[in-house]
Amino acid sequence: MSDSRFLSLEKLTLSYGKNVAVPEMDLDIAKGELVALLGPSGCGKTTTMRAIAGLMEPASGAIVLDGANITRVPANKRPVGLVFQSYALFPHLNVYENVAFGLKLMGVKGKDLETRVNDGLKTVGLSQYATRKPAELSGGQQQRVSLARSMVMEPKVLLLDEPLSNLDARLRLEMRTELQRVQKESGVTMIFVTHDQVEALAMADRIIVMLDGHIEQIGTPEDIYNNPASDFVADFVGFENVFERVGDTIKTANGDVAISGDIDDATKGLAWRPSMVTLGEGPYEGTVRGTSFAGGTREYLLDTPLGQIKAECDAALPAHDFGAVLKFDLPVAKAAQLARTGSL
Ligand SMILES: Nc1ncnc2c1ncn2[C@@H]1O[C@H](COP(=O)(O)OP(=O)(O)OP(=O)(O)O)[C@@H](O)[C@H]1O
Repeated sequence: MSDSRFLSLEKLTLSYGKNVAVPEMDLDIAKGELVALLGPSGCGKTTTMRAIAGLMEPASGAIVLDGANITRVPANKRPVGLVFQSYALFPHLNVYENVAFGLKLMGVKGKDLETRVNDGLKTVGLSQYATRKPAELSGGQQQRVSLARSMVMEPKVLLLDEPLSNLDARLRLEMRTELQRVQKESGVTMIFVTHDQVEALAMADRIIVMLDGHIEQIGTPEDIYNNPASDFVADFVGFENVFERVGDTIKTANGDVAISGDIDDATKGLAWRPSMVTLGEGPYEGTVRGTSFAGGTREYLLDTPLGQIKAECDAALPAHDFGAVLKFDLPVAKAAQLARTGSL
């Protein structure tokens, strides 16, 4: 076992009866990584997490953790923690007792128990709330109790299923930073599930983008954001103008359109974020069919000979009216060059 293969899924196939949700997944996760499993509803994120936690028996393949094959090890014997989106705290127990619960079951008691629970509460910044009941805490605080409860068990891997989805927008931002801090300070390997690309990009060391039970792309947030491998990933991370490329043309809703520029032979698609579209000059024309103000920028939806194009410009510039005809360009030099298409 090397540190880069701390947790390995080897040809892991996960099925519900005859339906294969995840076919032959291969994945290596390094020790101490904070990894996001990102993808749309139904792509297999939760199924993968449940298999790692031992809540679901794989149809075939193996799960290896820290050198040990845990594929058939029951959930309660795995050194794997699980934090759910619903915090699943015991309402009648106070914060201290909730965090102590699992440790007590394991037979930890006395001074050792006290030290571990107090350390756990300190880690998540809740020492002063030890005697409160869950109902007397905010959602973010309850989530932190849930995190502490898992952390004190000293899991080798901690799995978090949509950990922030029950929190309001402000708390979600706060908990992002908090989770990152706890993870970096503790060094625990963590995998969290999210369908929110912004959350994955903001928090993770590495993102695993899933689609239909398979891995579309693995990379750092920068990789995924700047160099999406496929049309699906590009679309998912905000490239709103995505085209298949054939030779010197792109395929558009209204037929093939010639493009020129430095394009890799292997490139199967080209994609532009709205901010990459040149607005006000260029060889194409589009009619404004929608505008939306987004603080620093204004986005335009244009009806064009290439189909609908989304372009963005500085909101300080004079706004264009509905129906106005604007020149624009899709500069090839700015485009993301996609290695695969056909998944959209
Ligand atoms: N208990 C089940 N029985 C049968 N099929 C299931 C079951 N749970 C999930 N599936 C199917 O397995 C596939 C993967 O589901 P999964 O819940 O892992 O997706 P997900 O990415 O976690 O989605 P979400 O973001 O909506 O939670 C889906 O096609 C789903 O319909």
